[in-house]
Amino acid sequence: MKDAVIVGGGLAGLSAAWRLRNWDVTLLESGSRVGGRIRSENRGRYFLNWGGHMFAGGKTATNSLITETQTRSSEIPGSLSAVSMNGKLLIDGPVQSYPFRIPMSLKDRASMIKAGVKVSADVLRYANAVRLRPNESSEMRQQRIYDFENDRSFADYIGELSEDAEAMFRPTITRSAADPDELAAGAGIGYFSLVWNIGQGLNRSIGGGPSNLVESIAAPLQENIQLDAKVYEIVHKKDHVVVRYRQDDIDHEIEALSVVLATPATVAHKIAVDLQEDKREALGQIVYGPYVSAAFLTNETEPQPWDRAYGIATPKRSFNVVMNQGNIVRGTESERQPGGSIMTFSPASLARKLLDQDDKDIVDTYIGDLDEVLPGFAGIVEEAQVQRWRTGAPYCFPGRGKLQPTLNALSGRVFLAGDYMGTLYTETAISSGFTAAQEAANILVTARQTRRHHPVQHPNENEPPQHQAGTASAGETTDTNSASTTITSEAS
Ligand SMILES: Cc1cc2nc3c(=O)[nH]c(=O)nc-3n(C[C@H](O)[C@H](O)[C@H](O)COP(=O)(O)OP(=O)(O)OC[C@H]3O[C@@H](n4cnc5c(N)ncnc54)[C@H](O)[C@@H]3O)c2cc1C
Repeated sequence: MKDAVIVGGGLAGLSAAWRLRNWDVTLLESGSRVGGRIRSENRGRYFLNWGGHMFAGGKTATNSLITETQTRSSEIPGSLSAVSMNGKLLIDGPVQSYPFRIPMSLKDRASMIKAGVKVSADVLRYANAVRLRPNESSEMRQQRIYDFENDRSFADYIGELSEDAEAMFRPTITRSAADPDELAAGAGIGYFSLVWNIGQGLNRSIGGGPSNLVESIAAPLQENIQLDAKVYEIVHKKDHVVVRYRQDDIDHEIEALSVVLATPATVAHKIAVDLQEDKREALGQIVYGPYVSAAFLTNETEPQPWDRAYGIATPKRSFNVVMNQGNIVRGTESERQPGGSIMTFSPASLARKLLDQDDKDIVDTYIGDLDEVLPGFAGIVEEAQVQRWRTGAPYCFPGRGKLQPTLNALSGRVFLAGDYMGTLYTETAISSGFTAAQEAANILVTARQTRRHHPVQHPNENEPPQHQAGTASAGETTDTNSASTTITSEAS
């Protein structure tokens, strides 16, 4: 009998495995690598990147994980709010000045300013509503974030926009993986809050590429990780859980005292067959939008006009943002070295147009657009690779807030983790992994204490222990969401 089985080897599952590393755990990952939607690869002094790349700093679970695993990280260098539109590349200056500096008609400018004023006022309201209040748990705050303007779509909220105004707003909204008519108004406003208050949200990068974080977590857990192990059923028994999976065309079964279920919600809904019914139903209602991304290794020998930018919004293109991954490497150099690395990112309807095309067609389309955004780009491409993410990110749709209490409620021995549990992507994945690990550890400590106090079989020993989030045992903190949560190291 294992202490815990962790299903899914993305950031959420790995974070749980990390915090449970002193127990007898096995992590089952269906893919041939860990990391899930984190994926980067080294190319000499650069790295190519296809997945998550901006991480939370400050007092966050991400920062705790980075520190505990001794992963190199730094603030992202360069402008995060550059834009290329109607033939103009703007790298610096306040975003509020963009409508005046991008060539467009008076009608478009007026529409953009009117909408900008409306959103600015609501960004302030949002910032006020979501501020952490004294003595409140992170769950309560998360609920308020979901509930903010959660009864209509962003398209309904913003109303009719001129063509250029709509094009300018789109890259910020669709980062969510949803189009403006799919995303809740409050979530859209939250994105503007994130983009306009640069520095408060996801503003850190991982040295050598995001996969370095994943590898730092996985390296000491190597013996506990099984790849190509696809879980198809998780069933509660009286005093344990059975996890069934398929590996090398053979069916396997593991029994465990607890399970951290860290797959996307769409998978969790299918495999956790006897999860409490309302919880399973809530999982089934989580919606993901797609992303297509591509990574380009370049071989320029001279400085480029985009060197100072990290993120360039690109309205009216086949991607909605260009990420200058080379900039992270460049942040540490005193003299411009040859080469570079660029990532393109197409979410929501942009991704839906590309998902079923051949890689070559996607690369050709991207390079055509990149050459217009970053003049001369087509001549410096050395390598290009595409990645499709059909479940790119879970987004906050109108009504999403109502699911949250059900998802958070504890039941049985299976604990959910994943970015769909909140609104901060990698930070949510990591913090939900930590929380699930704490909940699993509560069960394990209780089971151990029961065994110590009742060495002879007790008639009720097979009953699942009663537990609650935050029920701490000796050596554990009580705040299961705290970034600094510690779990008693009771190795078997
Ligand atoms: C292109 C792109 C850009 C992004 N940019 C950012 C960013 O800049 N900042 C940010 O914070 N976030 C970003 N994100 C989102 C971020 O990557 C995710 O929120 C985060 O990595 C999700 O982690 P997770 O562990 O919840 O899920 P996942 O990474 O999806 O992990 C789930 C794992 O479960 C495995 N699995 C699935 N089914 C089974 C099964 N049946 N049995 C066993 N294993 C299974 C999967 O293979 C996967 O490894 C981006 C995502 C993408 C795709």
